[in-house]
Amino acid sequence: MEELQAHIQLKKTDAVEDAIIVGDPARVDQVAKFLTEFRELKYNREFRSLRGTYKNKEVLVLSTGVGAPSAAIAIEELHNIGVKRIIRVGSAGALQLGIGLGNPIIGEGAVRDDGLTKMYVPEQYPAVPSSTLLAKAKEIAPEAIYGIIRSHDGFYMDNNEQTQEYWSNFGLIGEDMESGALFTVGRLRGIETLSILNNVVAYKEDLQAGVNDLVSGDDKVIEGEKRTIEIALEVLNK
Ligand SMILES: O=P(O)(O)O[C@H]1O[C@H](CO)[C@@H](O)[C@H]1O
Ligand SMILES: O=c1cc[nH]c(=O)[nH]1
Repeated sequence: MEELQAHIQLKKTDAVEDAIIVGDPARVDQVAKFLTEFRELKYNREFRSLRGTYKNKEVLVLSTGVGAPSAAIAIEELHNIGVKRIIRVGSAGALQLGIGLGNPIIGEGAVRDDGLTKMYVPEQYPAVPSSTLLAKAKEIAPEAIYGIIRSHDGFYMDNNEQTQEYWSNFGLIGEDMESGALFTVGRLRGIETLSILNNVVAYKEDLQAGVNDLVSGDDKVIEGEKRTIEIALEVLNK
């Protein structure tokens, strides 16, 4: 019998070339709303998967939980079963004033402010998405905010405000916790990657309140989530 990947519990025959990863297992349902003929695959730990069709193209959807370590596990195991392109549809906090709630933030590169990717490759190695997928996103979503993002490990740090201001001053546009790992591990494994993030926290606003807006269904944030899903699916179809 074909071997199952230890965490995502999927095998080669479950895979298609294109995958969307999300942090929250509940977001898998939001992606499914755009798909036809979808079927649930597995739900093990934070890794919930389904496979469905968007405009005649099959796509695998998988949640990865919070943070770089579980995202990297998912990326490695997707690679093992033959996935070639991975787009993250996540949430983020803005690092510049004027980026509204629900605005899509698309990373042109990520500051690797996480612990895990340093164990893969030295810090000087850049975390960059696929230039091909990025160019497609720019055609499909010219309204999105493009720039460098920061991926970090610590949601509740005492010095969050200072750290955000520090990176904001270098022109970074937003932050999440998994894009750096996706770009780095994806590049090392020969996978094309992209990260499309929904802004849930305006710059200088309360971090917890913003994430709660996503959970409780704030209109702008929910519309932003839909738009990020749509952009990802269109990029994979283009
Ligand atoms: O909404 P997701 O995709 O989980 O992304 C963001 O939300 C989580 C923190 O609340 C982190 O995983 C961060 O990267
Ligand atoms: O501000 C935020 C919001 C979501 N995720 C983050 O990492 N930061």
